[in-house]
Amino acid sequence: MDFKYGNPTPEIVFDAKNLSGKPIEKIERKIMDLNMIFKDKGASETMDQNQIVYEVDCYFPVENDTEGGLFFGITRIKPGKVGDEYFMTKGHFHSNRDRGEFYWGLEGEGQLLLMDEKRRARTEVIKKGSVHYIPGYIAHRVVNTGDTELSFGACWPSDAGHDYASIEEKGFSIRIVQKNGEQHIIKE
Ligand SMILES: O=P(O)(O)OC[C@H]1O[C@H](O)[C@H](O)[C@@H](O)[C@@H]1O
Ligand SMILES: [Fe+2]
Repeated sequence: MDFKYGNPTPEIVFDAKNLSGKPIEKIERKIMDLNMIFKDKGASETMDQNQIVYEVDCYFPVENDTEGGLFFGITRIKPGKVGDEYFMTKGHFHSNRDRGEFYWGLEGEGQLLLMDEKRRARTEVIKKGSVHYIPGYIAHRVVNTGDTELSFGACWPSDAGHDYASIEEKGFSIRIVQKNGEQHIIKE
């Protein structure tokens, strides 16, 4: 039996914000990477293109696309807005559509947007202690509606893959914006 992946976890530590240790890969998403997802393109173009919107610490214990494997991550979304729309993740369907995922809230507060392939959407409040099962065939995006950093954990199958293209083309059918200091859901 191959125990290659049997015991690496003691090298890894996580808290409410970070995943650290030798095998952790860090991903940064800046305004320049996200211009296409926000409604107000004019507003995003005038912002500092190097401003970080969110960071992901990932633990990939097996190769991408391994059947039966799992990946683990912590995402931190900064507080902020592009125009009146809150900072959010790119959002994606899984390339292998039937693959599910868990998200759980660690710190801060926001909304998890969920949308099926018929573009029917709903939201769940994500905050410290919340647990979210995202079934297969459901696109998912997290929006930081608070004025502090929002962090959440995630665990997903290593053969799920990310389909960003569908979201870049058509977006989600709902957006979360701030109006008169309050969050509002708007339909596209
Ligand atoms: O991939 P995004 O839509 O930008 O979301 C950011 C990240 O959030 C979670 O950690 C997911 O499980 C990751 O797979 C994803 O990469
Ligand atoms: Fe996912």
